[in-house]
Amino acid sequence: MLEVHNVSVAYQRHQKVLSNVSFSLPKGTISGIIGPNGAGKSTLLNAILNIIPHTGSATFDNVDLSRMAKRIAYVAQKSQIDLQFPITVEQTISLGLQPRLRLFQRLGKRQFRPEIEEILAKIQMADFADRQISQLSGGQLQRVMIGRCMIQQADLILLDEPFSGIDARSEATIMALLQELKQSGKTILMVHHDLNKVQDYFDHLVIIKQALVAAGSTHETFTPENMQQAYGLPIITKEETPHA
Ligand SMILES: Nc1ncnc2c1ncn2[C@@H]1O[C@H](COP(=O)(O)OP(=O)(O)OP(=O)(O)O)[C@@H](O)[C@H]1O
Repeated sequence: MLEVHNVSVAYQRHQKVLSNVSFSLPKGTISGIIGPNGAGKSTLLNAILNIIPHTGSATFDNVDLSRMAKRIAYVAQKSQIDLQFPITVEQTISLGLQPRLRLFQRLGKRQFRPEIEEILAKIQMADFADRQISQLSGGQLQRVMIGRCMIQQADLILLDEPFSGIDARSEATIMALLQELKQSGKTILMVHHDLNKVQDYFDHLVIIKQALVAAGSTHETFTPENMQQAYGLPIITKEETPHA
């Protein structure tokens, strides 16, 4: 279980952008963090990852996340990825091997060749192995980032808006890859924007607006009341949509 306890963040003193957020998510699920622009979704992910100053803590199976970095994979927002850095698709995927290698063990490429090829095929990038990541479409880049998570064999995978700026077909391909990771027991948590897909994609939701609005199963939390509280708009959920 992923447990987040009382996480608060203030980028400037006395100005909390996130207040006392606590929730827990079961293992082997796909969960979404949703909330309006500026609600603190990316901030929450970054606090869980321990990459920004915060108070509170996060544990996975009762182990503090700061003590299990090798078992966590993170896919940043596209805008945070340095696309000018000269690195190929295959080299990017190989980066995911680093946490699996023992200290001082050289990255024995040949040893991992079959695994890398299997992942390249799975993410439909076998023909692009030598291409620079700066020359990929948004959807291809996200598939490569998920390939890196796959080879890392991380137990917890955190993604910040993986579908931003990509088309519906690429989104479906990526979602299928994430579903496959879930089937193999991985726990996935992502920041997500598109409310239309929430009920299709997520087992659980964390709804935030500077503080927690609700957390729990999508069925229980994706309610008009919670959406009204978070977004200030009456959002109609699928169950309410009148049938033609
Ligand atoms: N590095 C930073 N320094 C100061 N303030 C920041 C910083 N990063 C984010 N903020 C502020 O914190 C608040 C939450 O930002 P955050 O990016 O976490 O929201 P979000 O829910 O992910 O938004 P969006 O949906 O627009 O991506 C915003 O008011 C933002 O301006």
